[in-house]
Order: sequence, then C-alpha cells, then structure tokens
Amino acid sequence: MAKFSPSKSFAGNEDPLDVVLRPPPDETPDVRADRLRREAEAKKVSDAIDESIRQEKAAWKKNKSLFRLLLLGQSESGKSTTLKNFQLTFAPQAWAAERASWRAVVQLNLVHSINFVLDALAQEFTANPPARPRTGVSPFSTAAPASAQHSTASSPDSPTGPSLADGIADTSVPLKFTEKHALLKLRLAPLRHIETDLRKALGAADLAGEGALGPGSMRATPFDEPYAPSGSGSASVRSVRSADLCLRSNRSWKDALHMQYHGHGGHGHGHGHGVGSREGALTPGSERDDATEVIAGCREDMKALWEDEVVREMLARQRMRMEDSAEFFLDDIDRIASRTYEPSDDDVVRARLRTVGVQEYQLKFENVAGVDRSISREWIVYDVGGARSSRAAWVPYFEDANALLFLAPINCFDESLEEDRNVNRLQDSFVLWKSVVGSKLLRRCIIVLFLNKYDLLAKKLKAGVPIKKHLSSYGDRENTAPVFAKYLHQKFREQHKEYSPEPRSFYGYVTCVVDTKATASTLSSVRDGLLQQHLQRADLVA
Ligand SMILES: Nc1nc2c(ncn2[C@@H]2O[C@H](COP(=O)(O)OP(=O)(O)OP(=O)(O)O)[C@@H](O)[C@H]2O)c(=O)[nH]1
Ligand SMILES: [Mg+2]
Repeated sequence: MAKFSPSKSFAGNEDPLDVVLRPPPDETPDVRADRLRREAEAKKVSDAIDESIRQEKAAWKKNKSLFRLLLLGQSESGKSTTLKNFQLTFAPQAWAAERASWRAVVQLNLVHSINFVLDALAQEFTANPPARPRTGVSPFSTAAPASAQHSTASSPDSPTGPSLADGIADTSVPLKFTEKHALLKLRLAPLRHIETDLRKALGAADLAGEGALGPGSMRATPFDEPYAPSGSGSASVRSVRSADLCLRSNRSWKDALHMQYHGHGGHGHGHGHGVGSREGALTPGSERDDATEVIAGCREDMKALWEDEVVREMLARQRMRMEDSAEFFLDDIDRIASRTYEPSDDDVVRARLRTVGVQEYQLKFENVAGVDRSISREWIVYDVGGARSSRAAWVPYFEDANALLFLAPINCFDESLEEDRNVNRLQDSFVLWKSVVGSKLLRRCIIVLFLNKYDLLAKKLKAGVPIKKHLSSYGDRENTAPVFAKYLHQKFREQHKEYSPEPRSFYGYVTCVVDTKATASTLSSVRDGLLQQHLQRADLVA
C-alpha cells in the first residue's frame, strides 16, 4: 500500500502560509522594491477598511444612544408648542431654569396683539372717523356708548365667533367710533416703539432681508384682497397679520436677550446695552426696564381697548385671524402688564414665536425610568419652520430620523394658508401627510400623528361653523368635534396605510397641546411606544 509522503515544503514545523508568502530566495532588488510597494498599498487599503468598520460601529453605537425625533407639520400646527411640552414633562428642572427668560417674549406677544388691533383701528378711522370729541368720556369706561352697543352683533363670550369664522357679519350698520377710541389709540402709541425694542432685544433685527417677517408686514392693510376659495365656494377665514412673531431660534433669542441684560461680555456686569437707543432699557427687574414700565403704564388703556365692544365688532367684521394665543394673553392683561410680572408655565407654552429654519434641541431626560437607560437619556429633537418656503430644508434630516411626530391642526378646515390664500389649511396638511408617509427616505421611521387644536375645533363648531360647507365630503355627519376628529383620524389612517412604502403601525392621537397636563400623559405613552419600537428594530439590525 502506497504511503502518504508530504511534500518537502510542508514538512516539519514550518507555517504553510509563511511558506507561500515568503519572498523567493532569488528575489532581485527591483522585484523586492516592487513587492514592498504593493504590500504597502495593500496594507493601506486594509487599514482603510478597518477604519470604516470602526466608524460604522461607532456610528451605530451613537445612533443607538441618540434618538432623533423630527417635529413636522404646517406653520402654526403646534410643533414648537409640543417641543415645549416635551421639555416641561421630561426636563422640568431645565425648564424652570429658563422660564424667566420668556418674560420679554410674552410681553412681545401681548404688545404685538395690541398693535395689531390698533392697526385695524387706524384703517377704520380712515374710512369712518370717530365722532367729534365729547366732554367727560374716559378711555377707561368699559361700557360702550348706547349707539355702539346697538350696532354690535357678536356674542360676549365669542367676539370672533360665527360672524368672524363664517363671514356672515352684518356690515350694513356702520361702526360707531367715538373720541374714546381716538384717545385710546393715541395713548397706546408708545407700544409701537416697545414692540420694536422688544424685537431688537430678542435678536429679531438680524432677520431683516430674509423675508422672514412674512406676508403680513406692519404696512399690510387688513383690507387686502379677500380670500377666493378654490373649491367649495365657501368663505374662509383670512390670515391677515401684522408683522409675524418671528425669531431665528430658541438659542439665539436667549443669547440676544442675555447680551441685552448683561452686555457683550455676557457675564452680568450690569452694563446693559439697552434696546434701540435707550441704554439699559431691558435690564430685568430694574427701574431701567423700559418695556415693563411702559407696558404696565398702558395696562388700563390696553384693557379698555380689548374689552370694547365696537373694537370687537370691528375685528369680527374684518374677519381678522389673530395668533391663536393672542386671546389668552389679552384676556389676562392685569397679570401680564404688571411691573412684577413673571411668566407662568402656561404663559411659556402659549408664547408664540414662529420657527425659522430647522432648530436642533438636546432633550436630556431627567428622572426617567426608561426601558433601556442607554437610549432614553438624551434625544435630539428637530423643530422645523412649517411654512411652505421652509419645507425643502426638512429633507436632509430625514435619513437620520428615528421617529417623526406630525402635527395636523384640525380646527383649520375653514382657513387658508397664510403663504397661499388659495390653499385650504386642512388640505395642505393632508397633502403634506401623504408625502411624509410616502417618503422612501422615511420608510423606516416611526411616525406618530397629532390631530391638534381640538379645543379650538370644539369652540369653532360650537359657534356654529358648518364643516360641510368647507369640506363637502364630510356630508351629513354630525357637526361636532368628537365626530369630526374621528372622521379625520380615519382619513389620515387610510392615507398612512395606502402610501407607506413598507407596512408600519399607525399611531394617531387627538390633542390640544396647550393643555400641558393631558399632553404630558400623551407624551409619556408616545415616548415609551417609540422607545419600544426603536429597541425592537435595533435588535433586528444588531
Ligand atoms: N388653543 C390652542 N392653541 C394651540 C394649540 N397648539 C398650538 N397652539 C397655539 O398655536 C400657535 C402656533 O403654535 P406653534 O407651536 O408656534 O406652531 P408651529 O407649528 O411651531 O409653527 P411654525 O414655527 O410657524 O412652523 C401658538 O400660539 C400656540 O400657542 C392647541 O392645541 N390649542
Ligand atoms: Mg415653531
């Protein structure tokens, strides 16, 4: 029987690989140099591969511990308000530390709304001047003259109710302006400068030239072209605004304010640079805080203006849509227009600042008992500007997003977009939702829907605005908030199912994000659900 005899080369203790790779014994210097060069190149490639594997692992680890949430939806859908709820619910200490810095923002909201009413008044005066001065008329009298009371049509608890929302105000009787209105307008004139000062203090000035002040500038009249509805032939509420409350970002207005308070060194040496030309005008809590002083000085006049029935009727007739939070602040002038005013949690949640661009926030969870602490401690939340011109800027954030919270305001079925009056706001939300759920870039993203502003929907429907008139597909269903919310929930759900590139779960909530208590509980379950889903996916990928 033939015996197996190993070839000589593989005999003994020699490493077979080494034998193969060993340079030939008769290698010339040129061949050797060539071989070494090739080996060095191969090593470079191998090192590069190792490095890329290392980076991938690090990115995965980072991704795993950093959860990225995108807040999307049209302008004024409630994205920034939802972000504030996240902070209030999950990072209460950081929230409390920042609350005082919102004072100037709340003051700006209030002053902005008063100036908005004064603008409307000025326009009315041009066509319908106030009656000749009468002696003994005080601007503080809340009772309107008998003639004016006679001419008003709105209900007391809903000054901008059916007549505003549905465009059925009786304009045949002229509004009766009196000397009281002229006097109020005059006495409240200093608030113009205060608004400018506050905007500057909050860093709004550097937005000039970006078109960021939006379509309704201070010069825009409340008598712009009426909205021509595209489909139903029904009137929609016009979005006529005075200059938008628009600042670049959360961080930058806080920085700007810090500069105003503490000077450019930013360390509290008491050399406030003031606002406009007034040195130290915004140093908080000091007698030099001009804004607070002037606002407090105007308190009674502001109240008299806002509570005046002729003024309310004027707003209803002009079908003006003020900021959603305007009434909240205007109804609480006594508290806000005070020298000792400090913002409450609700004030901060309601304070409106339009978001410009994409703002990134680090949300550090305090006191959480998370499913997995390594991924529940810190989230990156992206809050975007929702106006049409801002939407292209969202796309680069799609790829890395783990989850997306889409806000659709459901009270706006009879309103048009501020940036395009021919587009119904609800229709815009539908179209946006369709493209978000259908996006291939977002196919692995967990999507949560908030059908928001339920309170405003309920108020509008209670005032008698007919849904069917603006949304013919609604048919003869009940004109009530619960039925309409359920109907929309179903519609959004159907689109989600139809357009998602891959099957995925639908999470839909009906919300009112200015209700911080209810929102806290919704956000807790959203957070737990998101983390659970995220972990399941991570297990599949890892
Ligand atoms: N009553 C009521 N007001 C709401 C609700 N949600 C948001 N608001 C108000 O609506 C206004 C707009 O809310 P934001 O959160 O600033 O809207 P946004 O989506 O961030 O808007 P952009 O920054 O312009 O894209 C603010 O005045 C909020 O206080 C709600 O559920 N009910
Ligand atoms: Mg915003």
